[in-house]
Amino acid sequence: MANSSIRPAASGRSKLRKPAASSTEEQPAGLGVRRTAAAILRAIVTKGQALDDFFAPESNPEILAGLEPRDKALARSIVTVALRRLGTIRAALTGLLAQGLPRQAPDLEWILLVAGAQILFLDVPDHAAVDLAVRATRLDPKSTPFAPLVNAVLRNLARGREKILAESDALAMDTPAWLAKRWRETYGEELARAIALAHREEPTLDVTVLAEPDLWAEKLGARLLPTGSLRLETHAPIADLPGFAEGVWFVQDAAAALPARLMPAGPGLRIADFCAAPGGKAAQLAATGAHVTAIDRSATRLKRLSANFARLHLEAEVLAADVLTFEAEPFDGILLDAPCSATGTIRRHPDIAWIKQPKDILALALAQARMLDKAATLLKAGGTLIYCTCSLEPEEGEERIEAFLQNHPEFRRRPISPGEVGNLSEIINQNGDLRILPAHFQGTEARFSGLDGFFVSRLVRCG
Ligand SMILES: C[S@@+](CC[C@H](N)C(=O)[O-])C[C@H]1O[C@@H](n2cnc3c(N)ncnc32)[C@H](O)[C@@H]1O
Repeated sequence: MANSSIRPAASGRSKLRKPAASSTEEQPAGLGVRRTAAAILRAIVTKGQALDDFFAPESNPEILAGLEPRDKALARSIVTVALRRLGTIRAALTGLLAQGLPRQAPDLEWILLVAGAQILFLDVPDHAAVDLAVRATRLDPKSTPFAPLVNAVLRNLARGREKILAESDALAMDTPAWLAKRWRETYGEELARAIALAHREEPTLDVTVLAEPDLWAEKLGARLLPTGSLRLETHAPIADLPGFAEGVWFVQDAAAALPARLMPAGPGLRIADFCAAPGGKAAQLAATGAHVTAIDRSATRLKRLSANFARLHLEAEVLAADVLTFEAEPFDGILLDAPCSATGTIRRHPDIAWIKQPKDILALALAQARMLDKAATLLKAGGTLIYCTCSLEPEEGEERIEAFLQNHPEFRRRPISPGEVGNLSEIINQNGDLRILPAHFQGTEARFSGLDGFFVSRLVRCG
């Protein structure tokens, strides 16, 4: 395939419209959703648009307008699995396209990838996936002449399925080369492979309950994890689950729930959450009875925080501000969940692998360093600073804290002990920081295993 043309660009967001229906041909059931999936996949991979722009509960993109919830869910499944296994599908198609992709038909690649995702990874009959791809090809004037080619290639893909799956390599094929190289260098071959394998699994739903986790584990049919989060497997809409409307729990990966638990917080203490929206960690802090100041520079994301707090019956002082220029009386504790490359969340957001670029990491690391320096000025003596990022990259984790401690002799690390994190000693590094990898917390069932990747360090201001 013409791989070189498929690079994410940092361009602005274009409004994606619904693919036009043909005036001469009635669209059969399922064709519209495949064409929509192809357009979304293309926008993510070539324009760097986020999966959440299309499928987050609060998103309402024009391209999905009018689709039944069932079709939206199918579009999401197709796009998600296509992103998760992009390299495998591309390699298989490349092997079947003797002449490569016809350059004069740029939409063809996305039609083929969408069909390939269904044939190789989804429970869609092969004949339906092939037929709908051929019809989608005929609806695009530039692709029309290639309808017989699409038919032949996809039939061969279905025939070769077992061999393709057996030869698929998560690290070499389904991970962008620059990330695979980084993870090999940072974690070694074995762990890098385990991380890439973990990215293949659709993660379960993790929730944080504000009280009575045992009771709610039973009510939700969930597992109570050693770290205190609940893990459940469900495809039901979140808002329909018991306890959601009452504000008993909120969605939060089990790893993301750890940083706030490491903060000494409670009534009478003033805690700032420096990058607070949409508010998961701030909610945990507020639930301790501490006075929480939730700061974020995104007013839109803060609206989600306020809505979450209202549902959870929690209170916080909410401020739309840039933390780099924010001033206040020193706090007893600051939690800095800094903006980062989010490479630790690829299990939940497989688009991240394809839309982030190496240069993003350097820029983010600089911003993180500035935010850490600012936090140092707003903490009382004896106060605690929790720094975390959902990144697997040492520049955004270990290296930031090493540099910070060198520049700030008034700070010392307060190492995290296994007992504070459900005795998961595998997630604590030799310095007493958390280095959580998606391959950690493996159980006997892959679908109930894994955590989002996080780095967490706990520092105390001594003077
Ligand atoms: C990783 S998210 C925070 C997630 C949040 N802590 C939670 O648990 O729900 C990072 C946040 O940092 C915010 N942010 C980025 N730069 C900022 C700045 N200079 N000042 C304040 N907020 C900032 C972003 O708007 C984003 O909401």
